[in-house]
Amino acid sequence: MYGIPDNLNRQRYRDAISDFCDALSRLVPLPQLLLSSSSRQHSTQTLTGIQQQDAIDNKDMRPAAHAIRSSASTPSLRSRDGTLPAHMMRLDGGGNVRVVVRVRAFLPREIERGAECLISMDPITQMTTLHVPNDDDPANTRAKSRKVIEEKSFTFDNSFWSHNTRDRHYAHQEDVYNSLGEDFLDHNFEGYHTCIFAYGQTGSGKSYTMMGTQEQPGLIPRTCEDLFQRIEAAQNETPNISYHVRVSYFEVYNEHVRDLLVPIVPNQAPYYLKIRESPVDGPYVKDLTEVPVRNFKEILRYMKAGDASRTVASTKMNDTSSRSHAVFTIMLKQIHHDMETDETTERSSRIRLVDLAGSERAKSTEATGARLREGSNINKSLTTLGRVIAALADPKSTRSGKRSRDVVPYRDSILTWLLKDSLGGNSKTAMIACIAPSDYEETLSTLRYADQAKRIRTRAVVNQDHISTAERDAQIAAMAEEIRLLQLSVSDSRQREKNARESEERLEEYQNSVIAMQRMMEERSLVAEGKIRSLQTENEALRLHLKLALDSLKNPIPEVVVQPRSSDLESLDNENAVEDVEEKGSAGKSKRQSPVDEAYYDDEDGEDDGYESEIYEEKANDMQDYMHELLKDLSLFRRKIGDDKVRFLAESQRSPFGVNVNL
Ligand SMILES: Nc1ncnc2c1ncn2[C@@H]1O[C@H](COP(=O)(O)OP(=O)(O)OP(=O)(O)O)[C@@H](O)[C@H]1O
Repeated sequence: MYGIPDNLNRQRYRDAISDFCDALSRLVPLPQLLLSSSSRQHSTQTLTGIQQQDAIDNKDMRPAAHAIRSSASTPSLRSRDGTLPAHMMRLDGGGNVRVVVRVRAFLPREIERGAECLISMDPITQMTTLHVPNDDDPANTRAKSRKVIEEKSFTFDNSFWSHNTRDRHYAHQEDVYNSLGEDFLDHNFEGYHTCIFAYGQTGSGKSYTMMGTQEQPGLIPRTCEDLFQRIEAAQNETPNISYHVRVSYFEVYNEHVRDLLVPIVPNQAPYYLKIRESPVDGPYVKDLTEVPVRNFKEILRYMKAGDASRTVASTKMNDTSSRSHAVFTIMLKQIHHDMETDETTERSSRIRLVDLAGSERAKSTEATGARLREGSNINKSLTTLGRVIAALADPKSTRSGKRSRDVVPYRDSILTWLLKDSLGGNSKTAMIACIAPSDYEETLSTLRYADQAKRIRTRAVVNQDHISTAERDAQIAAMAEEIRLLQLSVSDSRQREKNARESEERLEEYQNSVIAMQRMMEERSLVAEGKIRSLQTENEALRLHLKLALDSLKNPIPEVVVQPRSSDLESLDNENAVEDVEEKGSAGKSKRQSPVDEAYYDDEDGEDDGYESEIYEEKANDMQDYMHELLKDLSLFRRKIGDDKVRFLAESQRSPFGVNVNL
């Protein structure tokens, strides 16, 4: 219904296989046997001979050379046609946070100091191994002071090898998007909220993975592009579905929320936004700009504008270090209008793409003053994120009940409070753990974080509503009345200036209602647009049908008499020489007398011509009248919808959408 039947089928197919695997795992006494057998089977099916050799080589992980020869991440293994290895499918369908890890290339300063790569990745098991550093690298002296320093291995949903471009398994930006972003966009079209966040130490490649560069766009621009490509394709297929996209972009800097879509005014202190919590939608940023976007170009413009106003600074670890957590959110609404029942079905989903600031050690960054304060705030929120992840990964805290809710310290930092829903609620969530290739201590901490996040289960639901036109009208009317009453009480309480707090609360309630009503009216005009599109398509079809009908009535196509070719007659003559001599005369006669020919010749003679054409003329006129009536009805209906639209647009211009009402 929503223009992505392939994706829905793919999802259904995955779900079915996932169920099957679950059932199978219950039958198998040792579930590990099932997993290992499936991955074995997968490896033989998918890997080429060279890839298998790579995998075998990989067992011997410590060659003498600088960089460890590592098999690559394997985006190709996670095929796009839905044939996932069974163990991955279980994770995919089961609501666990999906966790992938990506290792970046050496930076010039790492090459200069002769750093060694401590990471290897196995393309079959998706295992990432962190090796013990040698004594030469000064960056790892802290690691050497640990009591226990040993090789550690972790298995993730994907291990993306982006260390050496020459490696055949190198994971490009496109591979990361194809393995993760594409699937998550499928979920959004199905009506699920999603969240992908990049975590890792400073300079490990989070911004590169999420935003990328002009030449190598990352997950955010690719998601935007794919989103609008899909919308365009679906709209061509089914005109009665309207798609509405809004976007917001904010950063959490020093425990304050700043709107990145509001331009910075020079010489003015930045304006920070407040956080509120609604019982239905959870925590949200009050007065955050949400702009409607109609195409990829527009969304890209907002993305770039927001990105340009992010707080970035140069540190010793990264020339362009993000000093804030950035949250880019896309709200997608799909409205399907059923012309027969006059009912609308709405699916709303939210895509959250989060580029976290990097964890950092003050000693490594050599930060002082403002940078040091930023660093400690970043670490504080990341530590809280760690505690939230630990609490959510703990099976005790996932049980429902008051105590369990208290256990998760969402409110201890702005970041975790805002991501509450994405981390432990209604969302399908993925974590991209970015790691540098040569830092034992920091990488181990990131991998442990990521390993813990694997155990978090979220409870995503499809956000879908059915509503009839009458219900929608009633809702708008009720809302208008509510707004009127609130308006009265706001001015009343203002006049009396009695209770400032109460007045503010009422004002906020009023603003929220106005915004909700604006959205509802905007959606109504979208439905009207969908109706117009459907009627236009129907109108065109009727026009064509009418034209064809009139053409065929006015110019009936005469039946063609197929005359045998002379060569055919000759061969027939030779074969049936004797009979032919006798029958030739009568054949000529019967040809002249066949019913088809009769009509043809009758026409030629002009007999009955006047009578036949009168009937055709009469039928054509009747049909034309009927069609004219239909077209008249249609244009009346169209005009009515057009009027409605003009009215709604006029209403909306009085208080434009996407701009928050500040009274
Ligand atoms: N996969 C990759 N391929 C090539 N270069 C990369 C890759 N990942 C990161 N880099 C480079 O590494 C440097 C640091 O990356 P980036 O700025 O993305 O790190 P970060 O984790 O966002 O850091 P911070 O937390 O300080 O903002 C950049 O110069 C970036 O271009």
